[in-house]
Amino acid sequence: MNMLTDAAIENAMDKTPAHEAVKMQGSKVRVFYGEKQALFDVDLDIRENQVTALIGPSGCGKSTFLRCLNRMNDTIDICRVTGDITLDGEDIYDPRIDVVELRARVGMVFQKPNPFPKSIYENVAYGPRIHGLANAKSDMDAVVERSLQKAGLWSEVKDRLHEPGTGLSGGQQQRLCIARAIAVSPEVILMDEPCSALDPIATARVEELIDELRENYTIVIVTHSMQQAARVSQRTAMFHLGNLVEEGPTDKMFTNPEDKRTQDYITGRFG
Ligand SMILES: Nc1ncnc2c1ncn2[C@@H]1O[C@H](COP(=O)(O)OP(=O)(O)OP(=O)(O)O)[C@@H](O)[C@H]1O
Repeated sequence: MNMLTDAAIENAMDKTPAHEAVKMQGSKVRVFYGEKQALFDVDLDIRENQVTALIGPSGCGKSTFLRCLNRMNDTIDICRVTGDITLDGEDIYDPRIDVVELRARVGMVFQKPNPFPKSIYENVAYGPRIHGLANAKSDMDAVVERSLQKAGLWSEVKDRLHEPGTGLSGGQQQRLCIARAIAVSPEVILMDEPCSALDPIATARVEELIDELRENYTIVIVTHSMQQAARVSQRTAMFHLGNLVEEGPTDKMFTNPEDKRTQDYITGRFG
């Protein structure tokens, strides 16, 4: 069921880039929900302008780790994070960090498309407005157009910008959410199973988009689909029971993993 096609592996192998600057770094990251520990001393580098896929069986801590990267876990009362996480070398858990600003730099796209109950235009304009990034109407129009262009949605919505975002198809809504994330010029985009609610055609469109976006952004994606990890990512990190089992170039992880748990997972023996 999780077997990879040769084409998917070849595709991953073609895309391993030479440049390896570290954008975000997690060291000894532990996460607790009340008494229960969900992550154990995770050390993981997120490389700039690459797509890093987080994989592993359900409940292994992928989403928990993803949420650490923009402090979304702060919104969960019982959640406690220890260890260090940096963005461009700066500690994102430093009390002096403005979390709203951090989340503009490290944006997030969720599993289920969640446009605001507003127009397509307003969905994209909301972030730049609250961050004061575009004040004049013409500037805002330009930001909205550019963001929708980058999300590959402009041609489909340019004549209906003032219609509700919730009236779009699921795949279009997810690209609208990506446009909304892009509109505040993030450096990193976190995606938590962004295609799980989409049909295969909409999934393919979002996967193509992810590949285009990595030119300008660093992307971390949680996925249950091994094929998707192989198609879109350059690096893959395998989690199991709250531990990072191994991390490496996606082609190596799928053809020659070091850990038996990775081997078992990618060949569909568990998970
Ligand atoms: N808000 C929460 N409160 C309490 N426990 C939580 C919470 N969120 C996650 N957990 C627990 O932390 C562990 C890791 O969960 P997490 O959602 O990060 O795993 P995951 O690998 O993303 O799973 P899935 O693939 O099913 O989404 C699980 O045992 C889960 O039950």
